[in-house]
Amino acid sequence: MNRNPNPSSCHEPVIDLQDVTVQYGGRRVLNGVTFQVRQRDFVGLIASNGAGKTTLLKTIVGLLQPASGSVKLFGTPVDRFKDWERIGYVPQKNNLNPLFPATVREVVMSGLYGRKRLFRRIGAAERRRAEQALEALGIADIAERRIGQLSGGQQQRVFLARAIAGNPELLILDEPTVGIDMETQRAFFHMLRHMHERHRLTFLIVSHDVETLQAYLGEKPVHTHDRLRFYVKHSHSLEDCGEDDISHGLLQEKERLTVGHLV
Ligand SMILES: Nc1ncnc2c1ncn2[C@@H]1O[C@H](COP(=O)(O)OP(=O)(O)OP(=O)(O)O)[C@@H](O)[C@H]1O
Repeated sequence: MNRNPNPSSCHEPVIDLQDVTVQYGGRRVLNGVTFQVRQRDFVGLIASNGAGKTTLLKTIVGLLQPASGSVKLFGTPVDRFKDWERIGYVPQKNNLNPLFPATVREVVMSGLYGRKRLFRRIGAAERRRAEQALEALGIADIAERRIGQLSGGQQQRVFLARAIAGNPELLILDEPTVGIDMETQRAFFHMLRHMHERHRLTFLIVSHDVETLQAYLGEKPVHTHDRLRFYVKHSHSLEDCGEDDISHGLLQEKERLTVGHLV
């Protein structure tokens, strides 16, 4: 799917994949993928096991190098891209050493430090966002516990909160709700929808939760490539680029995001 970017619009390409081929050793896993994610798209990527979803995400964030083709982030080739604070990436599994000493709050707060911001003081608004992220993911009450001692599902919530606290423009999530209970999954997806509809966030999500994704993104994929199916919803019509609804708190509807207790 190639769409014509209009530079003055709010629909510029955020991820631009052109003819991307990726292989492990000599084994080709992705074969000439061409796809664009534009600003304010919510893209759900669905495919069967082993189809290359995780491989695609890793290639997009520069962890894997394609054998051929080009990957651009916000218009810059990924190997030259430096604005990583614009992107939140939550990988499929965070294999955490149980002895990892940081607390939940510290991990979530670490999402506030982009590379460029490392030596800057964190402001009140940023702290508030981190606290909101803790609450939205239902982990405020375990904020002082060591993350290494939590269950897999609890840890996953912490990494999601961390990504959100960083206030990224693009969130890339690889099966974000695996291991998380149904109630929290629903609340989490509700939050993503809110962030998509009311803020400027762009999403690329890999999920096996076909039902939830299709309920929001529609029954039909807008693009297929081999076994990969891309479902897309755009939050604004082209005429609405002037509209900007980011003045209110990131997670203002958190009362609707109430999730069960964890401890
Ligand atoms: N590091 C690796 N070395 C070699 N082969 C790999 C590596 N990682 C993945 N693969 C292979 O590449 C293919 C695609 O794997 P990938 O993890 O991208 O699929 P996926 O669509 O994310 O699958 P799942 O739904 O099971 O998470 C699989 O056949 C897998 O065995």
